[in-house]
Amino acid sequence: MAASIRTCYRARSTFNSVHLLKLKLKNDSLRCVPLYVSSKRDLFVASPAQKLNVKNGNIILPFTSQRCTQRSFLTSIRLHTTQEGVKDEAEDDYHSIIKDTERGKGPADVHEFQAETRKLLDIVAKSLYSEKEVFIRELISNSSDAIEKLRYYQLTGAEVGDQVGPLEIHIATNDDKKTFTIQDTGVGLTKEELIDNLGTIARSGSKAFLDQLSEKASAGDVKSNLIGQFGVGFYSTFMVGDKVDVYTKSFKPGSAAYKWSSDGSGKYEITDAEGVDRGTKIVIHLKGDCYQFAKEEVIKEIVKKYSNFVGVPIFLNGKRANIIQALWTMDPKDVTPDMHEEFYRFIGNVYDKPRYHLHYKTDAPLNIRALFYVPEYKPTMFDMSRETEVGVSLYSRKVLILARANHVLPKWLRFVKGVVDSEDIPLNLSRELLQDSALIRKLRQVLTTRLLKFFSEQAKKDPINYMSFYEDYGLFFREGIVTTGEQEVREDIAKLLRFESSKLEKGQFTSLEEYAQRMKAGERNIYFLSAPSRQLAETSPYFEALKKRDIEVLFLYEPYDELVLMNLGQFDRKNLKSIENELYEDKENTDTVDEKDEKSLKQSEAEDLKVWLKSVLLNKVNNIKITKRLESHPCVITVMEMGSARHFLRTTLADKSQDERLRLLQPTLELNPSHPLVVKLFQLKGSDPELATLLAEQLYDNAMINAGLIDDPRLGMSRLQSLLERAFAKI
Ligand SMILES: Nc1ncnc2c1ncn2[C@@H]1O[C@H](COP(=O)(O)OP(=O)(O)OP(=O)(O)O)[C@@H](O)[C@H]1O
Repeated sequence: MAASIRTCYRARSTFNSVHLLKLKLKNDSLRCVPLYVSSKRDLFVASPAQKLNVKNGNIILPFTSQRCTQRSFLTSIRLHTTQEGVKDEAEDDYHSIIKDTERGKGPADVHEFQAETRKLLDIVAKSLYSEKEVFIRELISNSSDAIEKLRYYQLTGAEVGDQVGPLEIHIATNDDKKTFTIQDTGVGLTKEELIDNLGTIARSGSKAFLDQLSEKASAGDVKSNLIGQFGVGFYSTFMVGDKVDVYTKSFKPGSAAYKWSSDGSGKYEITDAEGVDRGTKIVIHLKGDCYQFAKEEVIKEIVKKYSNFVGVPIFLNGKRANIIQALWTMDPKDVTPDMHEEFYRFIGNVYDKPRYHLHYKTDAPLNIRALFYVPEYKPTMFDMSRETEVGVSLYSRKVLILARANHVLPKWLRFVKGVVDSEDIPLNLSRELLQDSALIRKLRQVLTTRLLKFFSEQAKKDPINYMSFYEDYGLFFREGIVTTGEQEVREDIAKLLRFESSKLEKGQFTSLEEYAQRMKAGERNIYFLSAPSRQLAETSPYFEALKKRDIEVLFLYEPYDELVLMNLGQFDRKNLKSIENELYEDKENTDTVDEKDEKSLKQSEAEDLKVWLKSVLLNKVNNIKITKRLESHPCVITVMEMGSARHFLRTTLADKSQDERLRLLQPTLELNPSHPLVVKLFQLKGSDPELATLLAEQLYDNAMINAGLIDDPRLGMSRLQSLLERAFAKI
């Protein structure tokens, strides 16, 4: 869709250098908002059409650029629809360079294909490969290369012979003659180049194909698959054609034109030609079972599939066929938010907006042009699944190599959508090679590092926005940490994690890096505590036990966070340590009472109580100790590697009996000898052993619940009831 401009003139000037331009449109097809306006030299000089006043086929445009008053500027104004960057040709505007003027003349020069090429052609021609359409991708890619080369020569000041038309690729289908034609205005070929390039195999893909063939059994299906994997370039035309004519004229000044022709058997012929423009035209006379490639609708879909982002305009039967610009190759400052939005929707096949975009261009260590988006929407269960493919497509020189290229980013970054284009990637890289290629590994490493840096920058730039992203997508970071091998990368991902902390207000979040910066000199551990909520974390006996030491503790409210930090082990050469483990390993815990504390049991009483408790709790505890670290809590359970133990209980030990679980856990019960309940317990064990037993068991259960080692407290309900009954009976 496009709108044409009939006239364009300056409506009036206003204050503040705002100029109003009035565009009179040729048709009233302007309902296709949003629109962009551009001039030949400056792309996108005005904002989307929502702000434009469209009335009776006129648009009034506000411009702040002084240049817009110049006449040359006015005549160069163009309208674009947002998604497409389409010029202002009306839909029925026909533009084609394909004519029927080319003819061979004079005697034919017959050549034999090189032996290897013959072998290749023989296989290709007989191939049953089902996705024959790849020949279109190969031809478009060749044409696009030829045009890119010419553009390069023009830019570097080389002498270019015939200056024909714009740099374009044209495709024509002829359903009557059953032909497929592709023509470009690129560098073309000299006679020597025709012989060298179309008679022998220079192409890496074709070579690899042949190498693989000699290694593998020559079963038909193996061949077919290999064609798909490697792509056989120009020769793929013989999968669909029983005769191929190439008309070509090199860009080199004074070059003659030639016709190259072959039926794909052992020979090809070259004749002089006339009526040929600079560039190359290839006419494929289709085989009987490939007539579908003479149909416009079929080709349109294929071009869309493989070449929508080819930087060169592609026309199919006179109509523009690749409508999306290769945004990633543009200068980032020329790409407006609306263009990003449209592009994101197109590639992501979604309808929301991107919340972040990263436009990344580099030439070292690899050539990369990448455009990444993070969706605005919350990930669904489907997105979370590791079965979901990565949302990034891989291009080489704007030609699609693989949509949803799984190895270009690590699996955990599958929520990122976008495009990666690298000239260093050979066009024919197969899926299998993609997996093991050192090049792809390098690409993945560079891109991962860049994305991590980008997320870190976003966190600093706009923490509120980042937190909302983190809440939606943070789970992927945790997955990244546990599924990544290199500790350095794991720590880079960990920089993106956020937690509440004992040193910060509720609702304030901190990173591991910030925690490390606040650490006192000599301190080697970053402490954390897993608890369902802040309140439970702050009132936890473990937190209380370490409170006196005034250490900062990160609060982890999601059970998997604890596993992630345990798995990470270290951050910035500091140990990540659960405070439960710290407590378990605490050497200062001497198993003695504070003799000066009048409220406390005496050492001998405490020892007495320990013996009695052991007889009551039997193998529910492995050890009973006295602790001076608790204040408000009567007791606490410590277990070696509490976090792992909890996880173990929920998974491997889930169906084991309680006895078996406890035997494996080997819990230690630490008693607070100053706590009124513990003092009371000591007294009761003599005066009312039955009530004392109930109390002891309840205290034990409470400690286990606090430790997260008993998930369902309802199991202890009936005991709690009898305990209350007995306690109240005493009143
Ligand atoms: N449209 C074209 N214009 C100019 N030269 C072409 C064109 N098509 C093919 N050629 C020449 O023919 C050669 C062989 O093409 P083919 O598709 O078999 O392999 P290739 O494109 O070189 O392979 P690769 O993509 O792996 O580099 C090209 O390298 C190029 O020199």
